[in-house]
Amino acid sequence: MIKKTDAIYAAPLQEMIDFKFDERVVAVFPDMIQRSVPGYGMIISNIGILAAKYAQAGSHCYDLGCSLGAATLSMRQRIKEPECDIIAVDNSPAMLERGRELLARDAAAAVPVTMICADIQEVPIENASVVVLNFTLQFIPPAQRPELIERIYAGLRPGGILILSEKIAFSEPARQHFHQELHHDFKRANGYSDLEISQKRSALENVMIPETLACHQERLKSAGFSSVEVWFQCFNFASMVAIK
Ligand SMILES: Nc1ncnc2c1ncn2[C@@H]1O[C@H](C[S@+](CC[C@H]([NH3+])C(=O)[O-])CC(=O)[O-])[C@@H](O)[C@H]1O
Ligand SMILES: O=C(O)C(=O)Cc1ccccc1
Repeated sequence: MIKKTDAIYAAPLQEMIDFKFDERVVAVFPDMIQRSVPGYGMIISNIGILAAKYAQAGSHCYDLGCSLGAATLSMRQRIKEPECDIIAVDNSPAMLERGRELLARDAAAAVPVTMICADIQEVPIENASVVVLNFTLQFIPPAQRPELIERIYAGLRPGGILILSEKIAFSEPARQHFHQELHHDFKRANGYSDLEISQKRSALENVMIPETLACHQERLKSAGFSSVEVWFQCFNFASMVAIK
């Protein structure tokens, strides 16, 4: 398959429709996420490194909101513990269908993967050593986030980790402006026009709700996680590791 460039928001739109992970997004997703999220490739590689360190023998590793399975493939390549498997979940049928093709194409590894088309809020989390929420929590309505984080905590073994990557917000307007402008400069440098940037921003407004780092850290701590470490940040994108 030819690599398709994201031009979804390139032409002026008559009406703004909320952003959706449909066939059009799936077809350009690797290009879209790479050009939109600073450090995405580095985050994916390091999810494999973290999973290799924290995966426990005989446990499950979860990739919640797996999209095309980039984090799953990275973990599958690195995990060396015996009797581990990966459960990858996404509720977009189009994403999962393409994700399954990519998974089948990837060289077979010792770690089995099950891809499930389901809402991550309804999937049981049990006997887990590694749980990944790589830019997924931001799409869950804020009021429902504490329950999901608490369920993940309950399903983790002691010493297990949650890797949480998110677009973040800043409570001080000047800092919000600073990081948002730099993110837009990053997108412009990757070939997006001002129109594409602003149309996508409007489409995401009701769907993707970033919170501050402090808000994430407090929620993780109140769920019971013993430590929360920010291991990556570039502009308004960050990734944390929370250890049970
Ligand atoms: N309630 C839900 N249940 C299941 N899936 C959901 C839900 N809500 C959203 N999704 C799914 O979460 C994914 C978010 S993308 C993750 C990138 C990936 N992790 C990556 O490492 O490449 C992030 C982004 O595009 O900014 C989409 O595939 C949605 O269908
Ligand atoms: O594109 C953006 O502005 C983002 O904030 C990141 C993103 C990347 C891919 C899908 C949805 C949001």
